[in-house]
Amino acid sequence: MTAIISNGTGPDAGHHLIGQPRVQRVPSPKLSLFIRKGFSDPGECAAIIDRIDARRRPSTIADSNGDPLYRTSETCDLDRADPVVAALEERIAAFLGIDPRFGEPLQGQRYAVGQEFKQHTDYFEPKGTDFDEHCAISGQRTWTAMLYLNEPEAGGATRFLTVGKLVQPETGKLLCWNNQRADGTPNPATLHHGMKVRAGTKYVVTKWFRERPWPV
Ligand SMILES: O=C(O)CCC(=O)C(=O)O
Ligand SMILES: [Fe+2]
Repeated sequence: MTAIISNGTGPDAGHHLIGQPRVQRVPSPKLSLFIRKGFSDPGECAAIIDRIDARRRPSTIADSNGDPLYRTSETCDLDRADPVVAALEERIAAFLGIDPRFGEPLQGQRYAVGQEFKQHTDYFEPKGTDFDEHCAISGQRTWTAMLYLNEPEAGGATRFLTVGKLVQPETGKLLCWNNQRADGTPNPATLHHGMKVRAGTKYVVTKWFRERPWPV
């Protein structure tokens, strides 16, 4: 199929992804959610984990609801000047058929035992107090790509509450979903929960795409 290089929105959203080998679509009329096992090999995952461990800081959230335990993980902004990071970013964008210019920098997350990211959506709440601050330049978030870098010994699944889908962490497994509906409005059915790690440590990277280019 021909490559559709765009910001990933509009009537063709997801078409490029569906044409890729080994992509599974989670059946739901409410949500465009895709899984690609083995997107990254264990060596690439381990190299990214090393970088997260070197530069992690407490995670933050937009539109805080006042719950200090809402997102208890640690975050790391990965450096695009690092060729390992740049290669992974480019491969994710190509896989989705989205021009890399629309991507936020790749972000790593690390969850120790008991840490989680409670149920939330990745788009910015249009009526939220932080909307303008986050969306003035690059617009709303469109697609999320999330890559599991390892398998914690217990817990740490990602649960999509509206469609009742539980995705288990697996080294190299990529999860992608469209945060928007076909008409461009945010899709509340993308509500998800990064569940508590019960044993071991969980590492993921997240790549968010925007409606307009991200400033470099
Ligand atoms: O760690 C997870 O399973 C989910 C992470 C997540 O939803 C996020 O970083 O926005
Ligand atoms: Fe999320």
